[in-house]
Amino acid sequence: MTTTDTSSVITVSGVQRRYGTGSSAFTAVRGVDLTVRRGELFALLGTNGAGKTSLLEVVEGIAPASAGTVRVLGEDPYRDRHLVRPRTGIMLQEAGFPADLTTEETARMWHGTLGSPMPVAAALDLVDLGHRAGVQVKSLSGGERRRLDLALAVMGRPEILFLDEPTTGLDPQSRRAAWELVRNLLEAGTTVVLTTHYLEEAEELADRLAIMHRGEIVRTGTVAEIVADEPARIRYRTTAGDLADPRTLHGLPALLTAGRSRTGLVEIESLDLQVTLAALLERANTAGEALTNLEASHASLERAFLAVANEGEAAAAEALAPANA
Ligand SMILES: Nc1ncnc2c1ncn2[C@@H]1O[C@H](COP(=O)(O)OP(=O)(O)OP(=O)(O)O)[C@@H](O)[C@H]1O
Repeated sequence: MTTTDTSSVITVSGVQRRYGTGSSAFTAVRGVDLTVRRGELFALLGTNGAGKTSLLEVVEGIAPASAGTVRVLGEDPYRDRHLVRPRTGIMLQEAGFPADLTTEETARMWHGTLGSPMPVAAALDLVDLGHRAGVQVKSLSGGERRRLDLALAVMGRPEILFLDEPTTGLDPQSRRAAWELVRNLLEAGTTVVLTTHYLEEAEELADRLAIMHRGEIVRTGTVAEIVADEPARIRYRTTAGDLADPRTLHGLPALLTAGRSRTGLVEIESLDLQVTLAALLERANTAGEALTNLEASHASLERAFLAVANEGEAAAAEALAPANA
């Protein structure tokens, strides 16, 4: 072990990943720093093409970094793959099993490559595939194949488990069963690194997370920390009176923005939901105005995520503006 911080099992510093060379070169990961602590679930979120898989492959030791350093359990996961790989479990987006083998044969073949694996039947039972043991992999449904991937990733009792979009294609019940399995692994001390497009999944499971956009990490922290930077929202309709006109709302305390859609839905962004909502309701009561379809919500991870994507679009539009002018 070369690491001095025993609570960190993964450290990533200044990592870049470039594809191609010369004029066709493309930098998919642009100087990422992150730390994953022992026993936590760290989720990596991001827009399509943000660079999550490109970064994860470097951390998993499947590909070298073009620049920067990665340490997993104190070792370089690419150069010292033989040391790191037996201590990790990896569930890729595409596993690529031999299609003619049965579920059990596939699991047995994988079992033979591992140091101290759990029994094959136990691994298949963990993902509720015991009853599909004799079925050829090519006959499994997409969701069943994902579950087989998961069984193989956990079979070696890894210290660190990498899950790249593990629940894509799973029905809601299987997704919840996969979450339960992940929670049990966390309780047993496993560290988990997860990429997902399901924000609910990250909200359910993640101790900390990072949001990537165009090769960079643009937000990082707990769900509460990331969401704290986003405003709360109040929406309502009203037929008459000054509360239908956003210009009259600007005196409300902690108000950030107010607007009205074409269909008459008034939307307010607030820095303090309780304070703004109390003042709004007081004004409505005093004026005898009814607010219908009233909705008030704190910021969600989804809104923080969309804000990241929108910031990216705004920056891209700005970059294009002089050329279009
Ligand atoms: N082998 C490759 N050669 C060239 N470009 C690549 C290669 N693999 C990925 N890319 C590009 O790198 C960028 C990041 O891709 P990556 O698959 O890491 O993103 P992602 O965040 O995992 O995306 P998604 O959420 O859509 O799975 C994309 O623009 C992609 O087109």
